[in-house]
Amino acid sequence: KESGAMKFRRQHMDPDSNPSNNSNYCDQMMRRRKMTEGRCKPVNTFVHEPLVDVQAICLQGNITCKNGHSNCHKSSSSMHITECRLTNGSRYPNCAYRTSQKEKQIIVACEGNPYVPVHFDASV
Ligand SMILES: Nc1ncnc2c1ncn2[C@@H]1O[C@H](C(=O)NS(=O)(=O)C[C@H]2[C@@H](O)[C@H](n3ccc(=O)[nH]c3=O)O[C@@H]2CO)[C@@H](O)[C@H]1O
Repeated sequence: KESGAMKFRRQHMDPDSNPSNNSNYCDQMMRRRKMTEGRCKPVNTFVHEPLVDVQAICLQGNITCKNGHSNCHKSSSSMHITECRLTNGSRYPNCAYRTSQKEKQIIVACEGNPYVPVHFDASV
């Protein structure tokens, strides 16, 4: 069974690539990381930073998550991310995404022992 930490890494970590606005990046990655099975996941962010730097976000102060829980944490600095957003014309199983490169602070929820990211809440 996939743990929350493993799911976070599968869905949101891509430290080794800098998509340099490769317009196919999201189409390829959303499929490769299995977020287009059964339905097209509407929004997904990939983080292009070392895993240890994203794990370190959990050491930041607690803030409130979108779901009201207080186990969220915001990165102290901006991070290189790629936002994938489903296009209006997209029809399952052909999930078509817009690829947007950004540098923003990210907010993640952390859980467990070790206390690591299990959910991507937002970028700000
Ligand atoms: N506090 C918590 N503590 C612990 N766990 C918590 C907590 N909260 C949720 N989970 C769990 O996480 C799981 C999960 O998949 N939540 S999810 O909201 O659908 C994820 C969003 C995110 O993947 C994506 N998105 C969104 C915006 C953006 O900029 N970038 C971007 O990528 O869209 C998704 C939908 O918004 C679920 O099992 C839920 O129980």
